[in-house]
Amino acid sequence: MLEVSDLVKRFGPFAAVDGISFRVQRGEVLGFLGPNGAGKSTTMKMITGFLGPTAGTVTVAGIDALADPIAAKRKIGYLPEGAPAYPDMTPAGYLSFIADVRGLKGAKKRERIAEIAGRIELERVMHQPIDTLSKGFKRRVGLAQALLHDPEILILDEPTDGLDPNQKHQVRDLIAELSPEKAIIISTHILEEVSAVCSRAMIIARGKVVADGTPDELMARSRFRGAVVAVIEGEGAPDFETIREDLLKLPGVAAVEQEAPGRLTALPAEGAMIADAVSGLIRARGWPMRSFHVDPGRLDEVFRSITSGREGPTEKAA
Ligand SMILES: Nc1ncnc2c1ncn2[C@@H]1O[C@H](COP(=O)(O)OP(=O)(O)OP(=O)(O)O)[C@@H](O)[C@H]1O
Repeated sequence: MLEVSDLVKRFGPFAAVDGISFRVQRGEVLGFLGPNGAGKSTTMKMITGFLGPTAGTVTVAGIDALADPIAAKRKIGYLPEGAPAYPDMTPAGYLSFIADVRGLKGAKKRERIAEIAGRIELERVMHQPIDTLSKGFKRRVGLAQALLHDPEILILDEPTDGLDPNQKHQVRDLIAELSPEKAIIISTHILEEVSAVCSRAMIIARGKVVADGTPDELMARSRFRGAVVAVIEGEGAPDFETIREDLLKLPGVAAVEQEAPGRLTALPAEGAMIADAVSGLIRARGWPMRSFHVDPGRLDEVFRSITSGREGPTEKAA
């Protein structure tokens, strides 16, 4: 549905996007993750034809977007960063203008605007100047214009930025609802959003793709994947050093860390399954255990280690 090949954008000598390639199929929701300034928005602007690339190609539903940008833009709905332009317009006027640009007319135009305004819950602000709307409503007006022509491809730059928790949830539900029929790219700084809505996540750093996989595949790169997190506290609880020494004797336990008083994390050596051995030891010793769970991996830690170049195998701690 969407293919990007060797995309490059230089601003003077600086490469903001430095050879990015990927494909997105119908039904996929691809999350762009990356630190500030990684090149996410610049990539989105090039895909949507708002910025010309220095090199590379963008193919949108079989159309070469650089050779035929107008045909490509018909296939795409784009929510840029920040607020919609035309602050003096009302959402009703703005959506009407966008509908005209998109070639929607008459009853079809009215129906489509009403449908989208209802779906995104814009009705009560339709006649208030955009400039006077809250950040969340401005964002929703932007989302409405991106969806108006029911595009096959959606490019949403931080779609939940500025929304309150209920609105964030609503937009995530909307993305999930739209996803079977569309190819969707969202950029986000909210890592839980990736697990909540993305079928695939790509981490971008310094203009390059540094990781690409399902959220679960990325979490599997975490040093906490398969770790046992247990809270041992109360009468009869030994001190951390005693627990640590005992747990380190178990086969497959690579390290034991204390995240908070009483809360310890036993990390597995690569590929080791340690949950049964750890729970067995805790029971055998009779230590008072308040909680116990196996960690699925932590996306925030993977993100930090990949983007700071500190990723490495779990080592046996001294
Ligand atoms: N028009 C421009 N002229 C010069 N440099 C630019 C221009 N636009 C973007 N940049 C630079 O390119 C880099 C990538 O910016 P971009 O906005 O794509 O990052 P981002 O990953 O979207 O960041 P954020 O998460 O903060 O939105 C940044 O260093 C930015 O300062």
